[in-house]
Amino acid sequence: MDSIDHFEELSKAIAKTIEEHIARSKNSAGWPQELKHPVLRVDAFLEDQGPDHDQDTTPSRPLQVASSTIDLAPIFRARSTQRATDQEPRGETSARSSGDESEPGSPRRRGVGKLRVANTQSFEEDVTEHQRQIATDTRNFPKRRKIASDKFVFRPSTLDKLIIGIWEQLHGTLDLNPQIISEQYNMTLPVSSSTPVINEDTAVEIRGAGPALQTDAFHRMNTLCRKVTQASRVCRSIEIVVQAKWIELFEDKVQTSIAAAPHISKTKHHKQAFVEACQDFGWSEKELRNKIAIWRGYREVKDAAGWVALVFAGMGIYRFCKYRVEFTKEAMKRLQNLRTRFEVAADTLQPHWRQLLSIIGESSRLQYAGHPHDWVVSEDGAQPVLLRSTYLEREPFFEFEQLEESIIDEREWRGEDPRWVPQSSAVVRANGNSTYVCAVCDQTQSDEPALNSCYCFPNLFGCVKRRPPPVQIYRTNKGQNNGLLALAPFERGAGIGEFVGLITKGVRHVDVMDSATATTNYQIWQGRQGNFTRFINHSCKANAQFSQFTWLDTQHVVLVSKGIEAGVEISVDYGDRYWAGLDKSCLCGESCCRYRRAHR
Ligand SMILES: C[S@@+](CC[C@H](N)C(=O)[O-])C[C@H]1O[C@@H](n2cnc3c(N)ncnc32)[C@H](O)[C@@H]1O
Repeated sequence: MDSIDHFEELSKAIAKTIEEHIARSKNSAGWPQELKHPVLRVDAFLEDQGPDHDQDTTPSRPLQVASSTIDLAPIFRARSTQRATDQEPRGETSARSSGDESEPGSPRRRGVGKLRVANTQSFEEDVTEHQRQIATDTRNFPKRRKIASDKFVFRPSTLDKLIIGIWEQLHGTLDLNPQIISEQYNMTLPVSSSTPVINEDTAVEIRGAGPALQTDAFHRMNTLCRKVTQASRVCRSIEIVVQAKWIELFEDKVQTSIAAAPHISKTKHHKQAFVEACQDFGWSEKELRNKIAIWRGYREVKDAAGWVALVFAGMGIYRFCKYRVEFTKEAMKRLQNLRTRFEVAADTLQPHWRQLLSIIGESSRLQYAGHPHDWVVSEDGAQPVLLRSTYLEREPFFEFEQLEESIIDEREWRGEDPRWVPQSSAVVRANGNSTYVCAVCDQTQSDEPALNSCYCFPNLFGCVKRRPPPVQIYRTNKGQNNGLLALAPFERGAGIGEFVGLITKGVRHVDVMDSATATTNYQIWQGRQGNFTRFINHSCKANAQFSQFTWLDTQHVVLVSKGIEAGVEISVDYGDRYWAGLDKSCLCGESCCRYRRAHR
């Protein structure tokens, strides 16, 4: 408590003295005037210089004793107004001064964060210090909102629904490992084959029992329910696969008998095989005919999008095949183009899935190993390629390690995490009486499910096990090399993922994320390590943004959707600071593009 008070007192005293000094001093002419919101950051450290500071000894770790950010904007503004009044002939407005975005005579536009609309002047400025530095959006997160029903709303077709359903199953938590079925069998029958896991008597007993026993029963039931659900999903996948395979064998059989007896009509051969099947199934002809109509659909989907589509289609495929409204050439072409993309996701996220195919004698060998984002796919169905290979031409030694969480650059931060943002409640917490409070929703944050009440980004923070979101790295056709595709829709305000990489500082002239707490500037560099957020391109009409979010007193940068449809590229606005003075032209292709070279 004491040390925090001292820290704050000293910080305040230093800030006050410096502020007074700058206000008094007339000598700020050499300071850069192009800063949009100048602040002076002062950090004070206490350290041991040792008896002989010339000697090459390892210094002891410095202790930070004060930190303050002094807002220079009012002083700069006052001085530039003064200068403008001194220099401008009477009658001209100061709105023309450098850095002002408004047209002469128009009201001043108040920019917010990096999303300020730049005029060509500010784009041309050479601020090489900041080139290629992406910043977070300082505005609030995009808010979830309902779409007004009287307006035109995009309604997914049954094909869209089928495809989205497959992507969601692929990225979902259901494990399609056939072993689950045998595990389930062992689990329900160990005591005696007639004893159910929970019978009515036990349930009554448990209701009267203490909380510990009840919790145990609840936990067991959760596990049982999960396993049964998974087992039945596995069975459903096997069912569809087997039915599609049956159609293949049925048609083979008809062809073989036609070849053996060509003098008999094709219809007759067909009928013979059909009747034989009815006998084996024990079904009426009508029953089998109705079923075959749907099974044929499964087989056509399999021919286009592969077995993978059947395994992960879930319930949606039944509807798709029953009504057959979208069994068009275009639809089948679309499915064909998705085949290898589905396989990349399935092999990397659910590597057991091919074992299901052994039941119909298909190969169960995986084709795509590693992390789902180690692969770059194409929208035109071309063979996926390894991520590394897409950079070798420009960077022969390119390597990229997929990270779950950011790592701290020890050389720069010596064991500190610059993202630490102690709240005032941290003081009380030190006494063991307080909790972490979310700055956005004001609710308690905790990794313990029972204690957590903050659901700002429920898929990213808390007790959840993060899973790769439904996105793929793909080859763009606009000349930006790779980009990121949304496979399923992301509603406005949803967190897609965290921008993770190496937490460092001092990186210049390469793409890097600039971020800062109230006291410390830091950078997140994804040059060699990171996650899928590394592959997000800029668009002047972005459908996502990077925002800061604090979880358990540590700042994170989160990719937040502004409302993204399935199948579109995910983009963010890198901002003026990134593009200023950069010898590159924006290829976003939007009519509102602000950084196209032809504009200059
Ligand atoms: C963070 S990376 C994005 C992924 C990148 N396209 C790749 O293949 O690695 C940023 C780089 O992508 C390219 N880029 C992104 N958006 C762009 C745009 N709108 N126009 C031109 N190049 C862009 C630039 O080369 C930029 O340095």
